[in-house]
Amino acid sequence: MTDASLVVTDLHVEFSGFVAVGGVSFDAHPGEVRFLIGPNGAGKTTCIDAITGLTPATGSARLGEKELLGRQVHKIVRLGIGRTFQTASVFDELTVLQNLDIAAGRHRHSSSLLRARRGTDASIERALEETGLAGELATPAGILSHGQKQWLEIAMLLVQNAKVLLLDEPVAGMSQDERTATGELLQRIAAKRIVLVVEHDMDFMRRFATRVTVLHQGRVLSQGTVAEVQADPQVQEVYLGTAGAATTDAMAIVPGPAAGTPPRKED
Ligand SMILES: Nc1ncnc2c1ncn2[C@@H]1O[C@H](COP(=O)(O)OP(=O)(O)OP(=O)(O)O)[C@@H](O)[C@H]1O
Repeated sequence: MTDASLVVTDLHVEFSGFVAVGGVSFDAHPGEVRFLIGPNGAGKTTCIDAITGLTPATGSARLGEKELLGRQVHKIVRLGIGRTFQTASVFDELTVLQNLDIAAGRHRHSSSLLRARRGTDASIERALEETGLAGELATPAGILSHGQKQWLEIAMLLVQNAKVLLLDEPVAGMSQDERTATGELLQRIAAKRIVLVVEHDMDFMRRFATRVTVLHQGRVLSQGTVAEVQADPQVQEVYLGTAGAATTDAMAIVPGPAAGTPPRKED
């Protein structure tokens, strides 16, 4: 739960002289589902890595009054910044409840699962309800569907009371129904938190984004509503390789690594 905004200003990341992120600025507010999109290698994940302290960066990334850059990873987590990775990082051999217990900093022996419901924290109850996993309490995470695993990761962030959820390709590999359920979940979560989604799935972006920032070669190419960025000739050029030939359906095509390269079809 937060009233504060995430404000990223002039973010800069270099790897041995290679500028992966070269002066990126954007903001994200509670109440919106914010998207960061762009071709492969555009710098999206690096931005999230910088905000979460995994990669050194210059510039500024503030949550409200608090500067995040320069802090250690665990201190950034403690300020309420949570993230997911492209591959779900849940404990497959543990149940949904045990995974959530770990997120909440508790240890529950498997024998106590019989009285699991009685011993469940209010925060875990809420996260289970919110993510639709309430019926899967005793299910080993390893046999959840791909979508359910992603929802479990999101539930773990909710249990930790994350104020900011940075989600790296949350719907990759999901069925259409799971994508829709995930989009609706993100809209619910975003009512009181900051949700920033890195995505390649343009259909998903179009359906659920409130505002979008398009990155290209480490810089902001365009920002605005879905309609605004889709109408931007620069975005069309990057996504199709030919400015002017694009239609508003241009972004149904997953971008290639650079303008001029053949577009890659959506998975
Ligand atoms: N640790 C690293 N060392 C060197 N170069 C890196 C490192 N991490 C990322 N890069 C480079 O920085 C650029 C941006 O990478 P990044 O992963 O942020 O892009 P992305 O937009 O998330 O791409 P994708 O959609 O393919 O995940 C790429 O050229 C990548 O090769």
